[in-house]
Amino acid sequence: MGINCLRVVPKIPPSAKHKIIISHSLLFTKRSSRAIHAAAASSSMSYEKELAAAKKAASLAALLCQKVQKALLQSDVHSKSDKSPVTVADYGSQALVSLVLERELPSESFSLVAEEDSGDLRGNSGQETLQRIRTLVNDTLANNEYSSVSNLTTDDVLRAIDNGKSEGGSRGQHWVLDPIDGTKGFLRGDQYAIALALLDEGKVVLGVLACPNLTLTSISGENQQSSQDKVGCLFFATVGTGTYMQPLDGSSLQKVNVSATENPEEASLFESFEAAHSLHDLSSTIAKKLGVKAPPVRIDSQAKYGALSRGDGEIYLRFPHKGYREKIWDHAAGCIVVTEAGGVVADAAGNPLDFSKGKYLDLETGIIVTNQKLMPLLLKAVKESLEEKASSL
Ligand SMILES: Nc1ncnc2c1ncn2[C@@H]1O[C@H](COP(=O)(O)O)[C@@H](OP(=O)(O)O)[C@H]1O
Ligand SMILES: [Mg+2]
Ligand SMILES: [Mg+2]
Ligand SMILES: [Mg+2]
Repeated sequence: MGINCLRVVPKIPPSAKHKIIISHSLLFTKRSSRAIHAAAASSSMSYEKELAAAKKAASLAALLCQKVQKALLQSDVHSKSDKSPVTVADYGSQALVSLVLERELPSESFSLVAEEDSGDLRGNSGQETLQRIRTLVNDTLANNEYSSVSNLTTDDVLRAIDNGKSEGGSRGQHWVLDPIDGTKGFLRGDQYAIALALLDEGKVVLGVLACPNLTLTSISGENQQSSQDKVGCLFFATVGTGTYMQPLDGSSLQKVNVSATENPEEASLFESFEAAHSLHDLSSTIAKKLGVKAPPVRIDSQAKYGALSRGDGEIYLRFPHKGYREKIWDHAAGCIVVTEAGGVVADAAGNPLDFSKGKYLDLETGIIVTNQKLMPLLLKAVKESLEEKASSL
């Protein structure tokens, strides 16, 4: 499939970017959350207060990220030892989520498994960046209901970031955070997500995905994206209660479901924008076997899971290059958002993902996501494609 026939979710036009306003009311409104809270209360373990805290934390982090993305300067980009870009927003988002969760759930024993750590900020070369993160975090807190805790020192910020050092595992509760998933998309002005999940005894029981640049309307093929489209989606799910989406400004709430499409020819397929993150050729082979007609939609971050949960597309394929180990924070929130919306998330052998083994997902070859009807066909196409690939080596 030629590169020119790919559909790529467009950059957010400047006019739309400036319309990204999250009202104060989002973070603290009770109005629109009543329905989900009522639904959640009927399940055996409701996670009601954890969900409210997670939504506040992710929404506040989204505000911080939007501020940075608007003013993105080259000097905001740093290189971690693994050479992936990390920005003041990644650190700021992680510090904010950590602080809000601790404050909102004070009596709980607190464990957070998060992507970033403060190592690079502690030396002399990190001091300027650290000050910028501190200012960002304090400003974001001061402009919201946390003005009483908006005088954080750099040590407070470092401590909040390093709260994320937990290893997770199969016992007790652990929060799992990707403070900015899709950092490369974030730097390009494209899609990214703040992805927060809760593990309880090794299972994902709650997930929140804030997708500040995702349009509220579908990104599916029939819909022409325009600069007038409102952006900023918050997806959330708790186990047994379904998946909901609301605008990041909190103005409405809607239950979402994955697509009911049974015919693979009508399916739309999502994959990473970055070819380094997933084997596009392999996806293309699988799509051909299935008879998928539409070109793949390349989009950064767990926004793919969010878009799939509301039926914008039917299939998400992720086949990392050899040797790459998937981390739990790249999939935990997205996984429950899709499964509670009626979808299936599996490895290439059809096994469910196991989040109980610490920071890494031990899995077979890749991650595949679709609805229940299409999964058997998809698994068959994946198996055949992988066998062909192996025999051609
Ligand atoms: N070589 C690689 N193969 C697969 N995934 C990779 C990768 N290098 C980085 N990633 C992960 O891919 C994530 C982004 O996924 P996507 O391609 O769907 O946008 C990154 O999350 P971060 O941006 O949080 O670091 C990172 O964890
Ligand atoms: Mg990263
Ligand atoms: Mg990530
Ligand atoms: Mg990240």
